[in-house]
Amino acid sequence: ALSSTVYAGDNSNETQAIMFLEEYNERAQTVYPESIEISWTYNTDITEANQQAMIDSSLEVAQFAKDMQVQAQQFNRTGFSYDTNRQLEKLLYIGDAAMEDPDQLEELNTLQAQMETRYSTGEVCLNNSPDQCLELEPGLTRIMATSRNYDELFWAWDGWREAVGAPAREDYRRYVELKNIAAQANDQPDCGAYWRSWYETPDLQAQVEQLYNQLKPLYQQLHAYVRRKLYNVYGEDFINLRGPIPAHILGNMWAQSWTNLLDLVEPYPGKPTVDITPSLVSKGYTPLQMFQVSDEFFTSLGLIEMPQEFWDKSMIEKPDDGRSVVCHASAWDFYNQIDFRIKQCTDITMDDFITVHHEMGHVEYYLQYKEQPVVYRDGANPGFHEAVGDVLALSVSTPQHLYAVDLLDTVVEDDEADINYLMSMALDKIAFLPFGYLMDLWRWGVFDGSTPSSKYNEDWWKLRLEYQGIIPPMERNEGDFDPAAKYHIPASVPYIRYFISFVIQFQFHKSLCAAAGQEGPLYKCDIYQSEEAGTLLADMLKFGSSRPWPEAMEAITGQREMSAVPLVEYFQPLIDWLEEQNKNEYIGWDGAPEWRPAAPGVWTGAGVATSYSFTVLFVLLLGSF
Ligand SMILES: CC(=O)N[C@@H](CC(=O)O)C(=O)NC[C@H](CC1(C(=O)N[C@@H](Cc2ccc(O)cc2)C(=O)O)CCCC1)C(=O)O
Ligand SMILES: [Zn+2]
Repeated sequence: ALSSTVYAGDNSNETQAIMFLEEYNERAQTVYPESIEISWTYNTDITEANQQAMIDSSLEVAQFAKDMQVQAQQFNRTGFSYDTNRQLEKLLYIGDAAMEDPDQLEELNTLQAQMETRYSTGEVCLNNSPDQCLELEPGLTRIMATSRNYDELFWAWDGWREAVGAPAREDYRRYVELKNIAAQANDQPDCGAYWRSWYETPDLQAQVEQLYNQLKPLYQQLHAYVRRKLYNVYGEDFINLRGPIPAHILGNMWAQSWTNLLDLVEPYPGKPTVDITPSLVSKGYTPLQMFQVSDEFFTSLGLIEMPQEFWDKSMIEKPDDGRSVVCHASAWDFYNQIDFRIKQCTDITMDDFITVHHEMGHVEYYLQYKEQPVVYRDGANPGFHEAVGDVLALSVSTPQHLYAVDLLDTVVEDDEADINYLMSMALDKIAFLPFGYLMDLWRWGVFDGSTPSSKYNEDWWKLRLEYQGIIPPMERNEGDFDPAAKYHIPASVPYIRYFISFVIQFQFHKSLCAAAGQEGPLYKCDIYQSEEAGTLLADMLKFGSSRPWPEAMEAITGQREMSAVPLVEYFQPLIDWLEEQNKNEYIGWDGAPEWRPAAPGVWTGAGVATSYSFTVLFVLLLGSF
């Protein structure tokens, strides 16, 4: 472990340091690919054996990282060049691998694998009949997206939390202890501090809080408008027009994206839809075609195409051979400059079409920085990695673009259609902001001890109320553990990167649109086929993590800070429209602090099952007279 001061050996010979770094770079490109392949096998075929193989392999990689850390520590870096210094520094801080006690590391890896397996194999069964069970994808996701039945939605929402939330509580408590031990071995006070250290930004928490406060008014306007529309559907027993919205009726298992409510909230109904799901289905799109259309957008900018190995080895559909897989989409860099893959249980929906671009954005970043030393094959900061695909998706999503690539049959360009489009984008991008912010607010509190395990669920719902203005449909308690119902908690994937991405992607979009010579309003910009935009983006992606992220930000936008201004500029027409629509609405959700939604009814399954049981009952009653 590192001593409390920055450990420095006495070898000031930079030539030796450079030779050591070159040796590391060679060996890492054998050690990591082998281990990642084993992790890929577990993710695409969840079995006890594959899970154990992954745990064993991560222990071997940890030993390699620790050996390299010891060698890096021998150097006195003070006189070295910026680059040698930065590369050595990347080898000193090695995450869980820094743990002193190998048994604790094995315990931690086992806990993380078990929590991920529980989540990925979780299912909810109807009337406890084992042949009527739904997994998260696609079954429960489709219900959350399409049902307008308050009780059915509660059945899915509560069932999922019962299946994968509460059971994870004890594992999670121990995981937190071990993650903090690992953080301390990296010279950090707790795991949240270690995760934040990746941004090399001392006031990161203050910066994200300031960004959130600048964007809160936009969210409150959207919240008030959507609440009114949901009131018209579910009525006063379940919606209070001055209070929070029940968490399970927003079209998404975590209320983090409200795009599936578009049919309920569309400002000007009757305009051609901007949702291409129907046309993807009617045109018989396959997952492969969705991936090919996305790849074509990237190459139209002059970016690097997906290599043959990508098409040969990716998993783009949920297997139908009975294998259990981790369906949560992901992109993979095998750190051998050859293998890059996506694993996605692709559904034929617009949501998944956008996700394809998101994942392919990760792979494009991998491809652009694959010539960098392994220690630099990372995003300028994690938020940059999350933003790449989403930036391109901002162009792809425009009705004009979707019409141009024959994914929309008709497009109408007038003010009302524009407001409809901005609403559909706001239901994704603005609705997400408080969730993207609170996920790690909760975790930072858990890691620094301000949220003890006795208050895990209480503090979670306090943040969900304060930032998202949502309330659980039924009273929750510490017998529940609702945070674990969201993938990134049991899978130990940090989340502030997404909040940051949702802000900076609009900064990038604005700069790429300018480079593409697009003049009109930001929300209409489509950088398709602009090599100028592609070059501006690619030149930044090539940096990897070789320079601090403000330099990468400057390379694209000409300035060094994160800023919410381009996001607000993009949505300005909708903000004006919402303020007009909401002029008699109560803005915010603190107007009825005692109010609670009425209890949901018991859901016994599809409509047929319900009427069937009533019919039987009715006949029996008749017979008894
Ligand atoms: C080996 C490995 O782990 N690789 C990393 C990539 C890397 O680090 O190199 C990786 O693939 N992570 C998976 C994760 C998947 C998704 C996700 O989890 N998204 C968030 C938030 C969000 C929501 C809407 C949106 O438009 C954008 C983001 C959520 O769904 O809550 C699921 C769908 C989209 C992205 C991802 O791609 O970020
Ligand atoms: Zn991502």
